[in-house]
Amino acid sequence: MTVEIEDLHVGYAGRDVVAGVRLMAAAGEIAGLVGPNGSGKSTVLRTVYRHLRPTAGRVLLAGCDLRTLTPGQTARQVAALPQERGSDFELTVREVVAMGRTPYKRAFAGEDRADRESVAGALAAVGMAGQGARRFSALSGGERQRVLLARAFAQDPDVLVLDEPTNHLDVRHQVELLALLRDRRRTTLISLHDLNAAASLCDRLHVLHGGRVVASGTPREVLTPQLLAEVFGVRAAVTAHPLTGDPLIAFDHREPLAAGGS
Ligand SMILES: Nc1ncnc2c1ncn2[C@@H]1O[C@H](COP(=O)(O)OP(=O)(O)OP(=O)(O)O)[C@@H](O)[C@H]1O
Repeated sequence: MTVEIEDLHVGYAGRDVVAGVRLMAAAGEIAGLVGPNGSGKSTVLRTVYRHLRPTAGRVLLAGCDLRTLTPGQTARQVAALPQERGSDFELTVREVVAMGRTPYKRAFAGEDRADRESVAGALAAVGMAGQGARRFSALSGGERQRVLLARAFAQDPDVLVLDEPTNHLDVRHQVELLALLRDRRRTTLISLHDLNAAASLCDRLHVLHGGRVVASGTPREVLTPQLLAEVFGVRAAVTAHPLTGDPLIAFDHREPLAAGGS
């Protein structure tokens, strides 16, 4: 399912922080949103999972304006791993993941076999099989992140919207998560701070800066030393990863560039 974002304006308390964003994810494409803190990545993603309403512009799913879909229709098509966390704390891990099945249930209907298989499969996929009885509140940050990802998978969406899903994950679990997203390929919009992870995972990157898209293209096209200097204000060399051939950014961690410098 394609996702098209057309001339999006959206913000908070009457002030647009995203102005004129236009981007597209083709069916099955993994589209990465990268950019400095406050550049508008979460705000764009919140609009796609309908946490925020655009002040202008549109989000189209398979050509259909999101605003014409009911909440139930949206939930069967779009699953999100948001930055804001709900109040799921008294629930068990299994109950949290089972919430992903809600869009497929009639009111008060119990779980059927397909639901149970879907929940078990999603827990296994994130390495949390056998942990379903644990209380969500008793998990570490990384374990919670994986359970919430399992909930998104249990929702069996056409479109995945993931806001910084590698937050809190150790490097092994980061690698597993990226592999999982490649294996279970859906149309995916994902924000990532780790530009090397983004370069390895994403088919296309969209760079946000000040609420606008300032570059779009393949990771190789987009992640140039010049862009990293102009947008992120850091000095970096871009080489090829010796194991994978993906673009590999080596940052100069000793000092930032002077503001606006390159
Ligand atoms: N709930 C909110 N209320 C008011 N302003 C907000 C809210 N959330 C974000 N903003 C503002 O909107 C702008 C864009 O924020 P957003 O969270 O979309 O950026 P981001 O690129 O996801 O940042 P980060 O990398 O820090 O997560 C920022 O100036 C931020 O302060």
